[in-house]
Amino acid sequence: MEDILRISNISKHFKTFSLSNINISIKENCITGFLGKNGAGKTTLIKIILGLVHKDEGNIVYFNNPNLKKRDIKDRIGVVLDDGYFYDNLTLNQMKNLVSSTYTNWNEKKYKSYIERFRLDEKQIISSLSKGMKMKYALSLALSHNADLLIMDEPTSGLDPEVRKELMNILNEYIQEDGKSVLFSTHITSDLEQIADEIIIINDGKILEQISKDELIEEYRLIKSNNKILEKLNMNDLKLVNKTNYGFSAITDKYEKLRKEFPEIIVERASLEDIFLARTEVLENETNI
Ligand SMILES: Nc1ncnc2c1ncn2[C@@H]1O[C@H](COP(=O)(O)OP(=O)(O)OP(=O)(O)O)[C@@H](O)[C@H]1O
Repeated sequence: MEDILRISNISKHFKTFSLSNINISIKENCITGFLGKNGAGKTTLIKIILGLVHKDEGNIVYFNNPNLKKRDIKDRIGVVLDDGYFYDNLTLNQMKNLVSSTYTNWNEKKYKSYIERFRLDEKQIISSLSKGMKMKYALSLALSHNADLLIMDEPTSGLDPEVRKELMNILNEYIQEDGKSVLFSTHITSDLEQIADEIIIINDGKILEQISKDELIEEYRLIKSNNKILEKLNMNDLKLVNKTNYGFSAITDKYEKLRKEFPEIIVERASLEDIFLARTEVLENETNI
């Protein structure tokens, strides 16, 4: 599988926040989930990829071609940003005319099919769109110029489950076509759990890991048992311990060892959310030392 984007040693320093030495890659025909808490640096890195924020150091190779011109890069990336980049007082049609003129391969037929599918009214003023409609409109534009990489920054935040499901279906359709990839930033893990092939976790401006989703899910388990068992366990083996009067639950990557030592422990699949929290909890504990 080819890298559609290769990011090497990227750093960016703001007064109170730094992105440090970022090394990641986005693979072809892959949905990559970019996961991080509020303020972790997701939007900053996405804006660096899009050339909207200047990096201090590092290098990005787009579409496996270090000599690609800015114009070609722009043509091949579809963008859905959460803060929007639309003129609020224009109609959908007027804004589309502005956007479409900036792309070489604008596909009006495709755009119309998305507008129809999303039941959007082209005469409507952008400022009167709901959050979900705005995302659908942004997606219609992003998918109508033959882009090979779709970059979405927090596309699902504030959307109801039905719209989120619709988005997941569209991303699944998009990725079926050869050579297409998606980078999808969010702190809503349930969306990624369904759809992502690869997960990148960012924490406090540093990449914690890039790993296949299935591998990450396989690494951890949720364990449950009574508090007498908990007393016998090594707390270093456990993350996100939740103790009540009746028993405890915890996340662990030592589940095989624990299962052998304490066969009465219940071992279940861990959710991506718990794993994400456990992974970032480890880091916070380490930085507190
Ligand atoms: N232009 C800027 N000048 C100074 N600091 C900035 C600037 N842009 C972003 N930051 C800081 O960088 C940090 C990371 O912000 P960023 O928006 O990248 O995080 P995020 O992971 O996208 O968060 P969220 O999930 O809340 O959107 C924040 O502390 C933010 O205040």
